[in-house]
Amino acid sequence: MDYLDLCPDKVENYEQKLNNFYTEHIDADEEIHYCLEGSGYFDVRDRDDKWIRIWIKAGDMIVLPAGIYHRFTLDTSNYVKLMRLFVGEPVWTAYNQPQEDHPSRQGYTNNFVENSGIVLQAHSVE
Ligand SMILES: CSCCC(=O)/C(O)=C/O
Repeated sequence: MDYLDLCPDKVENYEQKLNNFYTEHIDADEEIHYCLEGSGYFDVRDRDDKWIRIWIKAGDMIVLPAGIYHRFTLDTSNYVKLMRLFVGEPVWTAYNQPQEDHPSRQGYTNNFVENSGIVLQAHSVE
C-alpha cells in the first residue's frame, strides 16, 4: 500500500506525471485505488473501445483489473489523494497502448471481455 498526493507542491515532475497518467495504458497487475481526498476521473474502455468516464471522490474505491486500458486525470478540484493497494511489491510500470500481446492484456481479454456475462458499455449522456 502507498499514498499518492497529487498536487503541484507535493509531487516531483507534476506535469510529466499527469501526462503519463493521462496516456492510455495497461498495468501488469491489478490496482485498487481508494480516494481519501479530492477527486478525479478514471477512464476505461468498453468492449466497443468507447471511453467510460468514472468520477471518483473521497470515499470511492476503484479496482482496475490487470490488462484493462485506462487513463487518469484530475477534475477542476485539481487535487486528489489516493491510497493505492496492490498484491506484493508495487510495480508502477505503465505499458502504453497498443499492448495486445502483453500477457496481462490477453488475460483481461479472455477473462473479462470474452467470458464475462457483464457487458461493459458506454452510454452517452445528453
Ligand atoms: C493517479 S493514480 C492512476 C495512475 C494510473 O493510471 C496507474 O496505472 C498507476 O499505476
